[in-house]
Amino acid sequence: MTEPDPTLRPEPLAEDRDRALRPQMLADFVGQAEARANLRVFIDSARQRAEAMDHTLFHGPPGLGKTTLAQIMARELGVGFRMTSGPVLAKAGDLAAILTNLERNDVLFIDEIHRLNPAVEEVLYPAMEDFELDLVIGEGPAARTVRIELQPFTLVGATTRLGLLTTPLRDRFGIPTRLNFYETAELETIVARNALKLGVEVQGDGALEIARRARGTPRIAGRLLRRVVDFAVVEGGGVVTRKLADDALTRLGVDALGLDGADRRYLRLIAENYAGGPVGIETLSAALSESRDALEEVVEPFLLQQGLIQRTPRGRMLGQKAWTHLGLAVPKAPGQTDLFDG
Ligand SMILES: Nc1ncnc2c1ncn2[C@@H]1O[C@H](COP(=O)(O)OP(=O)(O)OP(=O)(O)O)[C@@H](O)[C@H]1O
Ligand SMILES: [Mg+2]
Repeated sequence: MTEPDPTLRPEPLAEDRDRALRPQMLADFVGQAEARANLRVFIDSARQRAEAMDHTLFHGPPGLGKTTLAQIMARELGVGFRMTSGPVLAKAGDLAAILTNLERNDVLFIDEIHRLNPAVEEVLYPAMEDFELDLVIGEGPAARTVRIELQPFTLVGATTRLGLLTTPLRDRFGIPTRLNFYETAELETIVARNALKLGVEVQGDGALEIARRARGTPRIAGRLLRRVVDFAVVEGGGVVTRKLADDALTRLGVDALGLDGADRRYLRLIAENYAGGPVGIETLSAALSESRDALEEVVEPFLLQQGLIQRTPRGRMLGQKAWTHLGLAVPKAPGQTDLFDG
């Protein structure tokens, strides 16, 4: 099986080319209207009271703007920004070192917060609640606990897997915020702005064509735009038109719904090998040689949102739209007979 083209996946790339396209202030951030309106109020209130903003949790599929919003919060609040991630914080002491170095009202961003080690998470509870740190000094009978006062700070957590967060941690976030897939019109605006930043000309419905095929995800919109620009430069006189975008995306294996080869393999497997399901996630993971996490975090959310698949207690099932999209006949429900069948 060939590896999926990383351009088409929503995970960040190692070299993080996303950075150049990141909106800097809340006013530049397109979409997520509800989250944006609420954040505006909470940020302004914290600023006016000169207090740390309440702890905020962003959750939702990859590439929708969690890291971007965390950075925007710090910038809008006019405070420092420290960034780390769940898997990086191996020991309680790692987190303690970061916490004791925070300045008043700083934003501490913990990415992949569902992957915190339990011992580290324990340290976080009193820190979040009372801005205090309980440190154990020494070992054995000589060990004692020292309480250290911390500066007030805002913890911003991000996760693609809300369900994996422990309840005590979840409960300590005053502002839980879900990010949703973007509307095509919002992505069109994002593509048009990114084209300006990249200094390329887009004509007619060029931006719309890219937006439509970006799986509701700004990160993918940014990647597709870069690839389309490559084709425009070499074959289109540097101008992105709808036709050029369509041709380029088709050549990249991105279909009319924005699905790539990996998505179509997933759907076709359920259709052809399991008669449309239900089929368990572990079975799919083994058959596709993709990790269960990757399927659940990256592949499935958009397919679910589009109604291409359904999650049932007995496993995944194809939605009607998927059969049509694959160009296959929708099978009859078991027991259902067609009166007009000979
Ligand atoms: N609302 C938006 N407007 C414009 N660009 C956006 C928006 N949201 C995200 N982007 C762009 O999409 C890319 C990915 O965003 P970001 O890194 O914030 O996603 P994420 O939710 O943190 O993803 P992950 O779960 O993989 O960490 C960035 O290049 C960012 O500039
Ligand atoms: Mg991120």
